[in-house]
Amino acid sequence: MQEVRVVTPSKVNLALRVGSARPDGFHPLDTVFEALDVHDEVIVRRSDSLSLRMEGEGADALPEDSTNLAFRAARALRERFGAPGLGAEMTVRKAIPVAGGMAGGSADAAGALVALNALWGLGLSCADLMSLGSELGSDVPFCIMGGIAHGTGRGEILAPVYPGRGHAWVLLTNPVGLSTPAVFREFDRIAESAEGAGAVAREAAETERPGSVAAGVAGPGRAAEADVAENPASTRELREAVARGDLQATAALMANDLQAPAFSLRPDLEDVVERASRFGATAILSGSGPTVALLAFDPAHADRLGMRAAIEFPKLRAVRANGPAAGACVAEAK
Ligand SMILES: C[C@@](CO)(OP(=O)(O)O)[C@H](O)COP(=O)(O)OP(=O)(O)OC[C@H]1O[C@@H](n2ccc(N)nc2=O)[C@H](O)[C@@H]1O
Ligand SMILES: Nc1ncnc2c1ncn2[C@@H]1O[C@H](COP(=O)(O)OP(=O)(O)O)[C@@H](O)[C@H]1O
Repeated sequence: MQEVRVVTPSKVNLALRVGSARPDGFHPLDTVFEALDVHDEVIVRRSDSLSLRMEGEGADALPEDSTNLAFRAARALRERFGAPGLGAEMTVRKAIPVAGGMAGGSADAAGALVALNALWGLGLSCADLMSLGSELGSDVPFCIMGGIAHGTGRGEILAPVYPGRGHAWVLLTNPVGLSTPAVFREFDRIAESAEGAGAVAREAAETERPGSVAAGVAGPGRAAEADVAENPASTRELREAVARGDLQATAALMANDLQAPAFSLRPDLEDVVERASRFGATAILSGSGPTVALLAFDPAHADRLGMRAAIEFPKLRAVRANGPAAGACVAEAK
């Protein structure tokens, strides 16, 4: 085989529930991923050494050296399962927005693993590739798996959810990206200050000091509300709605615990979600943002949402997408 082309999907999180940081700094998740047909392509050709070229949407801003996730994936695959002399000329054609909360880098790493497994004739299973992928990034295994999946752990432990029906999205992509680690750090900061407020409120309630600031925070249920959940909230009901193909219930159960920290860093995103909700859209931040995803109930609804969004948000791009899409897979081999 001389050349392999792989198509690799982006994702949204239908729900993203986050617990408190683990000792390793990662956050336990209960999430429902959905793969979308806004995809990158990874093309690999036989060569004596490893090289990478980035093309397409946002490629100028991305490195072509060993810091690129696709390059790191190639090296990891060669070190773990290949021979030292194996090489490839890799090209990544980007369509997934960079730093958009749509797993662009993870998709490229997934695409590189699948493409090089074929080019180098390694014969690895999807499970092998997903396990190696989880060392590169929490979203990489899902980009290999595709479809809709329940993600736990830091997002790398996956169980498929078999959807009752497919559907469309309108994605509002943003010209200014948002850093995933920065959003998780803001999540921690908000959680810590809520925890602090809860502790002060409890102390004040115990010592009965009416009129203090803390007493103002306390009240029925308030202190408990301020406590930060160690474990993420469950997405069970949402998964059941997805499996039934009940889009109305799915829309009602969508939730993203990274929305508040993302809005805190980027108030413009809260404005987008609020305004979209006002014109009747079910709007949710995709992962850590800044892309905002509008769920469509049928193709005509997607058309209406797209037209309305184009008028309402002239600075954003409204991109039509369909889900669930397949995971990273070989589209062409020669
Ligand atoms: C938030 C999510 C939701 O699907 O997606 P994006 O918005 O980035 O697309 C993912 O959890 C992102 O996954 P991914 O982008 O692969 O993250 P990783 O490379 O594993 O981690 C990047 C950084 O994000 C934070 N991180 C990531 C995952 C997790 N469960 N807890 C974390 O705290 C850590 O600070 C980590 O250093
Ligand atoms: N192949 C790649 N494609 C996109 N981003 C990459 C890639 N390799 C490394 N990165 C880095 O990963 C960061 C996160 O980008 P991306 O994965 O697109 O977003 P997100 O984590 O929000 O889904 C970028 O800022 C970029 O510097």
